[in-house]
Amino acid sequence: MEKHIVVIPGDGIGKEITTAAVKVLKKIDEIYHIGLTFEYQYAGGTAYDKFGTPLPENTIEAAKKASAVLFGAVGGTQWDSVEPALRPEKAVLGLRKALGLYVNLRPVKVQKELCEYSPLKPEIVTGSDILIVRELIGGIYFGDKCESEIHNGVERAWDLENYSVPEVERITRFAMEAARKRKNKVTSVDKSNVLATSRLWRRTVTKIAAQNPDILVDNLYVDNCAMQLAIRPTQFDVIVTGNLFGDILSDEAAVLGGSIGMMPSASIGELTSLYEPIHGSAPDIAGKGIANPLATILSSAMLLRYSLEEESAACAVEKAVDAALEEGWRTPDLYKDGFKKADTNTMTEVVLQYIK
Ligand SMILES: NC(=O)c1ccc[n+]([C@@H]2O[C@H](COP(=O)([O-])OP(=O)(O)OC[C@H]3O[C@@H](n4cnc5c(N)ncnc54)[C@H](O)[C@@H]3O)[C@@H](O)[C@H]2O)c1
Ligand SMILES: CC(C)[C@H](C(=O)O)[C@@H](O)C(=O)O
Ligand SMILES: [Mg+2]
Repeated sequence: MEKHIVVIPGDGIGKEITTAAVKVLKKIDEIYHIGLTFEYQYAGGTAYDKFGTPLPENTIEAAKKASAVLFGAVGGTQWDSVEPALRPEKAVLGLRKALGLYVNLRPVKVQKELCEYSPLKPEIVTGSDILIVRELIGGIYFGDKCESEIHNGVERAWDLENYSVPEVERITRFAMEAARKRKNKVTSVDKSNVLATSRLWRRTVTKIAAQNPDILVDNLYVDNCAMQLAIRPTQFDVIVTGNLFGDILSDEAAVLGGSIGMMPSASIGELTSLYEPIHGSAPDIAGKGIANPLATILSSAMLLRYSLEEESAACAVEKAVDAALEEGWRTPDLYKDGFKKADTNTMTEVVLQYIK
């Protein structure tokens, strides 16, 4: 049966990194005969320049029909002055909402070869293996907002956060199931000492925890969690949190392994799912051919695992990435003396060679 992948390169390094991941998927298809087909769609600033909108209807329709979506990244300084509703980032948010991608899985596993690149000492970071389960279509990202109004004679702006019990219940249940396949521990992260939404979050998590007595559940305030990630990352198994906290904590956790260019993600929905690196369009290195493609290649492994249920193929991609690192290949974000320097293309070719 045909498995149709909609590829959305986006902006900046998006084209370079999705090209790399598609090469990997094509090689996998030659070996595993999955029957992959590919279709390209526009989103982000590139779509805005071409069609006047960052998220064309065609892109949404194609994504809805796809077996899975592979997404690069969007955004760039050239679109900073575009009106907020048409900013490139609206494409990511719009797609997440349109596809109902309520769970964002951001695994942080520090490869042993990369421990020495971590900003943390090897003895602190070694053994870190965290799954961040981020709620993706609620919270302050999607609440009412006001870009500008005059209040008591001064200009102000506001964003409202709201979470409903069913929204928290479904993400918490997902986190429990994920923990059951790992080390049976869930840390829920909130700011319930200050925020009403966080108090509802914590009450709801506590209720779901009582229904899952085999899972050890604890709670942390987000400020403490940010600190704990830096001082004892190995204490975490699954972290479940809201949209904004998950965004921030996942960038922090990503550098445990030395570079944000290594961290994949899966955004899971009921219709289809979307796979993208957690980093952005990296305008500072776009077009230079030096972006680390591994986060996107590892996102394609998650696509094989979660959307296509091709576990062996997913493992083959992950093993090939490990092998490339073990052999000493490094893109500039991770390069040090004594290693083999690879640009985006070279790193991709090396990974392709190791796919079995
Ligand atoms: N999902 C997305 O599309 C997404 C995610 C995050 C940020 N953004 C957007 O991307 C643009 C740039 O944002 P930013 O600079 O804050 O974050 P960024 O993640 O794009 O870049 C942060 C730093 O990490 C480096 N980096 C990122 N990915 C890399 C890779 N694969 N290889 C090597 N180095 C890499 C960049 O060069 C930069 O120095 C903004 O417009 C932002 O809104 C988009
Ligand atoms: C680009 C932006 C809308 C997005 C987010 O904030 O969710 C990004 O930072 C991410 O982490 O995927
Ligand atoms: Mg982010």
